[in-house]
Amino acid sequence: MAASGEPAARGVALSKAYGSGDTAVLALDRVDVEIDAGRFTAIMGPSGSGKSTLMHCLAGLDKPTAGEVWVGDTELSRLGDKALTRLRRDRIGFVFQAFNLLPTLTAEENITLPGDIAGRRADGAWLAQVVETLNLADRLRHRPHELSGGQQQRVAVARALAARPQLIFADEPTGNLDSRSGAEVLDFLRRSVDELGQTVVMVTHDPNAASYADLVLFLADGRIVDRLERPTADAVLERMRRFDVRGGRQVTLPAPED
Ligand SMILES: Nc1ncnc2c1ncn2[C@@H]1O[C@H](COP(=O)(O)OP(=O)(O)OP(=O)(O)O)[C@@H](O)[C@H]1O
Repeated sequence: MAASGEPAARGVALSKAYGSGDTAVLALDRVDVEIDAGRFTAIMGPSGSGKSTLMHCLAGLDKPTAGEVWVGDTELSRLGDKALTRLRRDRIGFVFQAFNLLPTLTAEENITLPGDIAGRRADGAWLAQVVETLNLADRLRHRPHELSGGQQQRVAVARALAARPQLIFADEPTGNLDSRSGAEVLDFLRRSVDELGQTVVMVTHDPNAASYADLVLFLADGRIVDRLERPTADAVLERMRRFDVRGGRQVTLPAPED
């Protein structure tokens, strides 16, 4: 885990261009960002603002066109493919909108599968703590189809936590869930930060989901245009109203009078 004070991840002057010439899209435009260790950071912004691109670059799933990505004290562009794969496997956990569980395996087998594939010895005490925190103890022998959507996503969160990664990236983790199950998963992500000391970065469209975070970063047109500490859903909504995107151009609206 990163030493206190050192960011868990960092982007320095990150740019990402797709295509070239007239059709080129600048998905990220010289973004500087620090992800604090032991905190829950949400990334919000209009569709196409660069949220997924930023997350994928920070997680080493995509390469920036310019700039640097640091995970702890490792700069990713200096790593070869093998080392990058190993870093993703050992130091980063992922939770996606689709739970991506294997249907023929039990919840427990799904949770331990990445470690088994990597030939890693499971840390039994840690796993027990993760399972307890996520309230999955009585569901471990169930297969995914015997679990609710919220329970399946909690299994996916447990799988991401199992290797005790330095960072967890969650891309719209509640996108497929009803509001009650969504709240449950967000509550557990929050607890993984508070009780297990994890670092979580979550992309979301939902102001209520963002309110579980310690910090919200707002993206528009490939730039970080605002940040909000200790967000409430209302405050997030109010900030989002200020950023409206028309025809790819960001229009900053005046704050509402009230
Ligand atoms: N593989 C790609 N090839 C070309 N353009 C891309 C590619 N991936 C993303 N883009 C473009 O980059 C910009 C940022 O996309 P990105 O997916 O990061 O936005 P987002 O904020 O995550 O959007 P959403 O909320 O809709 O998922 C968009 O204009 C998108 O069309």
